[in-house]
Amino acid sequence: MQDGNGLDHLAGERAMAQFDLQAMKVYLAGGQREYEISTKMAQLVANDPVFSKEDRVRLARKDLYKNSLRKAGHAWKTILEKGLSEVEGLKLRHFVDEPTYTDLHWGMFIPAIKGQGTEEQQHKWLPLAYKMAIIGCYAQTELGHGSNVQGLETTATFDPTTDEFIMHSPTVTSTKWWPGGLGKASTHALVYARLITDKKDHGIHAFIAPIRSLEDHTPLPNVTVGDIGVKFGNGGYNTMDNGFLRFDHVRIPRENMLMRLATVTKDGKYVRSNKPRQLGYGAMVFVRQGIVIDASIYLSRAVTIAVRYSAVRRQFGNKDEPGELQVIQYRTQQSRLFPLLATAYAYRAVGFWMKSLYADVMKRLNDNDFSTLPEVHACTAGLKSITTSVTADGIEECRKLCGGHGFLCASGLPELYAAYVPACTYEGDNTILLLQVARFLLKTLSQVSKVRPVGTAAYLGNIKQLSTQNCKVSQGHDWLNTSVLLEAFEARSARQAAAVALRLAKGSGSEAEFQENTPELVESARAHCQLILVSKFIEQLQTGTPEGIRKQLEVLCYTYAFSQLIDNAGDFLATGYVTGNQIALAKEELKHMFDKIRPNAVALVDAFDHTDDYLGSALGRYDGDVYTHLYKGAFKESLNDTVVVDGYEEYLKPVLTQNLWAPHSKL
Ligand SMILES: CCCCCCCCCCCCCCCCCCCC(=O)SCCNC(=O)CCNC(=O)[C@H](O)C(C)(C)COP(=O)(O)OP(=O)(O)OC[C@H]1O[C@@H](n2cnc3c(N)ncnc32)[C@H](O)[C@@H]1OP(=O)(O)O
Ligand SMILES: Cc1cc2nc3c(=O)[nH]c(=O)nc-3n(C[C@H](O)[C@H](O)[C@H](O)COP(=O)(O)OP(=O)(O)OC[C@H]3O[C@@H](n4cnc5c(N)ncnc54)[C@H](O)[C@@H]3O)c2cc1C
Repeated sequence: MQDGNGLDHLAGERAMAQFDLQAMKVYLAGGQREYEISTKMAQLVANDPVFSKEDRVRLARKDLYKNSLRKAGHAWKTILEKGLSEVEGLKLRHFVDEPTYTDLHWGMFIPAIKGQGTEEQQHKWLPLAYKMAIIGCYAQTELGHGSNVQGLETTATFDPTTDEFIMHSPTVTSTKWWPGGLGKASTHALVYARLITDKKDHGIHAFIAPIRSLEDHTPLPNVTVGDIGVKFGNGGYNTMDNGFLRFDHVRIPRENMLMRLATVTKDGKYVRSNKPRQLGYGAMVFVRQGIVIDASIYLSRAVTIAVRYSAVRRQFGNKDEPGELQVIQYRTQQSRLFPLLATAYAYRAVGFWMKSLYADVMKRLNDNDFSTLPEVHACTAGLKSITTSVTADGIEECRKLCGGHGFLCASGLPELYAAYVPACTYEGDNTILLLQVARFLLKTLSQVSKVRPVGTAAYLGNIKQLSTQNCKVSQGHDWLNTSVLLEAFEARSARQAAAVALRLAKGSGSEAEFQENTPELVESARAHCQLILVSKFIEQLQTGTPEGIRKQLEVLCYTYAFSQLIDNAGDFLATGYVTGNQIALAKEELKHMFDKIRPNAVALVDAFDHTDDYLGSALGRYDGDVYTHLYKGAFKESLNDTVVVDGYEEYLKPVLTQNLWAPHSKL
């Protein structure tokens, strides 16, 4: 992967690496097989001109969307023609690298049918969905309500005389608003609506509603549907047709209500199953767990660009060394960049763990064991929240780390940010999700004397010890002990949770008091999630990491933990567990970690194995030939299509030649 001159501007950096790069690539891919599939799919996409990302930020919305339809169709054709497996298909979609309607079809419509449909319903709908003879979306959010799912207004009223539901949008605020794929592509929507039988409101249930003709794709009678409009940034999420939808007394068969959790009989009787109704939120849990790995991928892209560019870019110098210094040599650059590099590694490790957590809960649910559901919900909600917030901010930080050139679309960073930042909102607003974690912590603490907490909340079982013993670090290297670090994160989280729980327990238990304490509740939820992230990174590291990469991973793990400790020093200090001096010692240790990362930095981002095609960045090119490609890139700008700009005759020439304003000018 070298430039036209055959030069690798980063060769010197790569020569410094002190770990087994290939082993790291395999580790980050999740195994040898995954690595091979990933490499194959990356090449397949990069070599296919239909998947080109060139010019995406310059296209008008209509062209952008049409091109995205073309790519999605071509991806599906490729999958079928080449007989790709599910894992290969998912990887192919990953490298095509743009949000599109198929994400919601495969990522939410199908999982929701699997989770909430009876066997009979699965037999009816899944074969159609698997061969994409129908295209589905997930229509939950409305104009008036998103977070508050119980507040949705769309109604599904049962009519026993015809054995049908009447789907209706009674108010403007009941209009479905935001569902991806709904705007222009979907033929069916999984609609969340209030179920009404015999004038009784049974709350929110899921229904499959046909919305477009399978003959000519026109909206069905009394269905009003379309795209909600242009979104933030160029390219970005604008390849997706987020849509609106209204029903005017649209009739659908009774069997179109997903009936695994509750049934409506032919004569209109409502029967609940004995399964928890939260299973109705299963598709959200599924997507949230996948978002953690995604966060690692997005952050690692931004970090790859910023690290490579920081190694190429030179500014100033000092009298001890000839020439200018690479900006990656500056401590301030390192202290902003290396923690993000470590975070991308941390999220990868935690993402692998999340997959196993999700697999475990699915197995239990199949055996009617619902005991771990609250913990899994808290974990997926909390980690989705933290990782997306940090990643979105991290991409923006990487843009700033690239100085002026980071602001150009040619850096790849503006579009990356625009595509990623809605992850802080979709699949649950990040504050709302942290409040869910806080509620879980309060409940766990309230029962701690009777029920021993398990899993990620197990440490709360040691609340007494964690509340009384303080940190014993007296020298910098005392911090280089994972048990010491873990205990610090546990004590801080336990103390923060206990403090707010105690305050609430002393009060009247009113909702107003709960609201008053929500900032502290959110902070305690964040502390709990940071503990999970640190502890799972350590755990992953200690379970079978190959020798050739273990040292580097340890350095990254300490870097991650120390930077979390320092960034949240206020919280750690306020709990009284650590002293200011202990924080200062951790700061020194962090600098030592930066020294260890520095010679490996470029190789550590190479290990993510992002191809130039996937990165789409002149600054993050593998060969580091930044300036040639920034310069060449300027000639692709449409303003440069003509040497003399369109508009010269009408608007520039009069200014230059007629001196229109000069007589009145005071200058
Ligand atoms: C070419 C082909 C190639 C193939 C391509 C394949 C591509 C596949 C890629 C897949 C990627 C998918 C990408 C998708 C992109 C995402 C798009 C975005 C989609 C959306 O945004 S969908 C809409 C999401 N909406 C939300 O998240 C709303 C947020 N609100 C909520 O989650 C809940 O309403 C809330 C806030 C939790 C409700 O709180 P509350 O009022 O308390 O609610 P309840 O009374 O209903 O619940 C009380 C009780 O239940 C517990 N609870 C809540 N949620 C859950 C849950 N999810 N699981 C388990 N338990 C839950 C809650 O804690 C309470 O418990 P108690 O013990 O306290 O009673
Ligand atoms: C790109 C994108 C794609 C999407 N795709 C889909 C989709 O496919 N299907 C679908 O159904 N939906 C989709 N959505 C909708 C998305 O799920 C919701 O926007 C999201 O759940 C947030 O809900 P909201 O918009 O109602 O925010 P709100 O709840 O109105 O939030 C506004 C502000 O109020 C705060 N807030 C609200 N309630 C509280 C409270 N109780 N306590 C403290 N603070 C509070 C929030 O933190 C936030 O700061 C998508 C959204 C986006 C941006």
